[in-house]
Amino acid sequence: MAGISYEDFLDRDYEPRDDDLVCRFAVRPAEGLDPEAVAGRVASESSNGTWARLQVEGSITDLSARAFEIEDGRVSVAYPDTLFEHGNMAQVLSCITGNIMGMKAVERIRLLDCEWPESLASSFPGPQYGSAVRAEIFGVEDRPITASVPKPKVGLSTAQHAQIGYEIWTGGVDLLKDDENLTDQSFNPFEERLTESLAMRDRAEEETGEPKSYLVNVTAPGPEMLERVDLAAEHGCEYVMVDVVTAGWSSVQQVRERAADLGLAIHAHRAMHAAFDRVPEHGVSMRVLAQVARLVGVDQLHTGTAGLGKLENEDTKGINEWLRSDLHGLADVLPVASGGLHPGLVPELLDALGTNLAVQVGGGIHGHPEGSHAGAKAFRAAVDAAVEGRSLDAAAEETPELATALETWGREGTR
Ligand SMILES: O=C(COP(=O)(O)O)[C@H](O)[C@H](O)COP(=O)(O)O
Ligand SMILES: [Mg+2]
Repeated sequence: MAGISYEDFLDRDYEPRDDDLVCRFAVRPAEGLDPEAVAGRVASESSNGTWARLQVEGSITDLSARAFEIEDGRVSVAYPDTLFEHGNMAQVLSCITGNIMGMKAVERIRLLDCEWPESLASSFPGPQYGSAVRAEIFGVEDRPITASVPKPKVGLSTAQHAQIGYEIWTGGVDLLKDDENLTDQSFNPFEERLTESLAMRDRAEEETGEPKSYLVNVTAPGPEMLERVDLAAEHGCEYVMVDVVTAGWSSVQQVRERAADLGLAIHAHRAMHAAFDRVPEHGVSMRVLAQVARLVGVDQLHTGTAGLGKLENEDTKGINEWLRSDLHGLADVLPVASGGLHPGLVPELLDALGTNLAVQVGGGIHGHPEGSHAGAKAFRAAVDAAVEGRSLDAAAEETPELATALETWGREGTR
């Protein structure tokens, strides 16, 4: 029998192995506890320890995590590969973002960042297309793809929704997108919305000669969600949209598997992420959520507006750079800037985030005084001008709808 307690999870001299998952935490110990003791408890509870000293036959330390750097409220923990079930994101997160988030020994704890080893990362599929959706679906290389979500976000009838699609597509927008809380409600049922929107998409494609696409929100309990994915493919979608946080990562993994068979891209809306990442000292950073989303294989993901829009954002630029960085050969993810954007913000947005991006505008199109079609024209003119390095004022002279949008909202950020 050997005793094992949290001191056994602390090893300042430990050097992580190539296949360890290294997690960086910000930790504020509860009153009266010293940082070393708390670091050991974090490593213990998130791997194979508990509050009591365990009496175990033989050695179980092969599965133990080790806290190896403890400095200025930061703790680094290395997790051995054998702790994890490869390819099972729920299991991985139950370790590294599980009970430790609620331990009394910590007043606050936030998972800031992870370094994913090849062994674990390559047990996940990663994105099927990633930013290649721009070229593959829209034949676009040199500008952001553009999207719009009808507003009000729920309540429009199916016919109204499809009509708005027609107006924004013919106004120059690439993608019509469902909102996060529109799924299969009585006022706008899923299958009718799908068929009517796609009929309008075909019409808009014919009239404009440009590829257009529709992001239908398939979020639902598991089997129903897969049926909706199948329906989207049958009816000729290029994409599906999933509310990845509220649906849960195992569901996203199921969708990814099915989407691969059907050749569908996945658009990830992140509704509820702020419950984990908004309070800066606690929870799970958006950076880590973005890492998880990339591993399980979404192709595009909302990452914010670099602070220009209506919602709080954590380090949009840094997260977008991570989404494009090398990850053991997995494809990248196309970031989606969205939330309180309007045409006047587009140049600053693209300056901050570049053009390998999707830009989504809801209220900043549908709130245009002349309606959605005019709003879409204004938005597209702003994007084209910013990409070509022309001023919005010059573009507004050619596109009066843009002049009206600038008069309406100016160039100020929203809240
Ligand atoms: O409906 C919208 C934006 O609408 P609008 O363009 O009218 O503001 C999206 O749900 C938010 O972008 C989500 O936030 P985030 O993108 O930060 O996840
Ligand atoms: Mg929304």
